[in-house]
Amino acid sequence: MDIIFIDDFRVQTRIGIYPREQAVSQTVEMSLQMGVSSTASAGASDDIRDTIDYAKVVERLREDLGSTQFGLLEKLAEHVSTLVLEEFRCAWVRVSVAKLGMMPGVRRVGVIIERST
Ligand SMILES: Nc1nc2c(c(=O)[nH]1)N=C([C@H](O)[C@@H](O)CO)CN2
Repeated sequence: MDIIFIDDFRVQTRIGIYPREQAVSQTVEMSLQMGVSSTASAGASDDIRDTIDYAKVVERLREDLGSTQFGLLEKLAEHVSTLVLEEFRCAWVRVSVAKLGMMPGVRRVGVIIERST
């Protein structure tokens, strides 16, 4: 299996269990690893149509997460993994979502999940 990845993608979304978090968007840092059986065909053809266009994934997620609202990071990660598996041609995905600076002395908190078709 080969992997196409997006690291430390910062996106604005409404996420959190507290009313103050539900009122406004906050920055979430997201990393994705998308497993494909092989990138060899794109490596041979040099054609973007033969692979997952990571720019399209970022664009789609930015658009989607601009209008969603979830309580838990677990739910957000599940939503993202379902979208990626259904809309892009990958068989496996690892999604990491993190909030920044939520607590004194802690840089990032978050979840990492792996899902497959
Ligand atoms: N496992 C989780 N724990 C917590 C979450 C979460 O999404 N998953 N969220 C919160 C609050 O929204 C937090 O971000 C506010 O500091 C607390 N714990």
